[in-house]
Amino acid sequence: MLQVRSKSTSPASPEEGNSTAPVPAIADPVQPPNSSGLPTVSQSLFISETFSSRQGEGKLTGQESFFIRTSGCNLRCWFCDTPYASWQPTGQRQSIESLVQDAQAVFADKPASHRHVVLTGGEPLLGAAIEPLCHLFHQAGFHVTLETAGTIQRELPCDLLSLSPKLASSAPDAKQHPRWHQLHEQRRMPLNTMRYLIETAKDHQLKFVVSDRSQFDEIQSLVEQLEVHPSNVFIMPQGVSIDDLDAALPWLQPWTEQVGYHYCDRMQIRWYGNRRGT
Ligand SMILES: C[S@@+](CC[C@H](N)C(=O)[O-])C[C@H]1O[C@@H](n2cnc3c(N)ncnc32)[C@H](O)[C@@H]1O
Ligand SMILES: Nc1nc2[nH]cc(C(=O)O)c2c(=O)[nH]1
Ligand code: SF4
Ligand SMILES: [Mg+2]
Repeated sequence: MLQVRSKSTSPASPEEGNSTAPVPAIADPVQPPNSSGLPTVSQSLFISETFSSRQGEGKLTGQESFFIRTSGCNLRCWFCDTPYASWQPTGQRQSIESLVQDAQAVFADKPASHRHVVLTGGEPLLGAAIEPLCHLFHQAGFHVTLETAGTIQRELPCDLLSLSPKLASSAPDAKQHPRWHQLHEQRRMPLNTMRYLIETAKDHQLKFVVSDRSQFDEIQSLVEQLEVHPSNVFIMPQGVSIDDLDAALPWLQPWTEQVGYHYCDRMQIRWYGNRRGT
């Protein structure tokens, strides 16, 4: 049986934090033997925030869910709406067991079919402990949605892979952030990793962040290369305010529907505004 360390405040590993290092599997420190004689393996993640909200994006829009936002990202999109989990990753380490307990407490008086958890970030696939966390949620009967840019291969049970591949124009400015510009380009599109994640998940959706018509061809080419059916493709306007969403609607929605994709209005912004913890 998996033995986990209780809540800890040790700092993030370099891979989860602000480092420019490549992204190897993260070695978890092994604790001294306990009374059973077996070593207790520490399984924790660097967590930015957890909160209850309604899913605002994609095919499960409206679904009451418990959100877990890991901190740290291997990309640095110029538009990232959660810089506190990417550009300046903040938070604390939390054991995977306590994360499951927190989610169970939220749904304590609800039927099993209501237990939805959304794992997001930052990049939730960065820390190795995401794998046992997904297994624990799976064993506890939760529906797991994984919000990811899809650049890191992991073995995990996932009910909905919500894959948001990062287009060429999402890289940070080359003059202001030369190192991150280069890393973003190197890391953003490992097609075989994305194919593997899609194949091993129960269900999937592609979510593209669009700020300009010039991205249309790139999106269609990617959908073909990943062999994803148009009904599983969601187009989101880049933006963090209702004004941004309203401005995109007239030019972006008609194209989306003409090519058979879904338009995704980022409902959490309309419901709650661009606020943390929503
Ligand atoms: C903050 S990301 C975290 C998960 C993962 N790193 C990713 O990018 O998919 C969560 C979702 O928000 C989207 N997103 C981030 N900033 C955005 C913005 N300014 N406008 C629209 N969508 C955005 C991402 O593309 C992704 O679908
Ligand atoms: N309500 C709500 N829905 C979401 N769907 C994906 C989110 C994310 O940040 O990954 C998100 C989020 O931050 N809030
Ligand atoms: S990949 Fe996701 S979390 Fe990372 S910078 Fe881009 S939008 Fe933000
Ligand atoms: Mg969000």
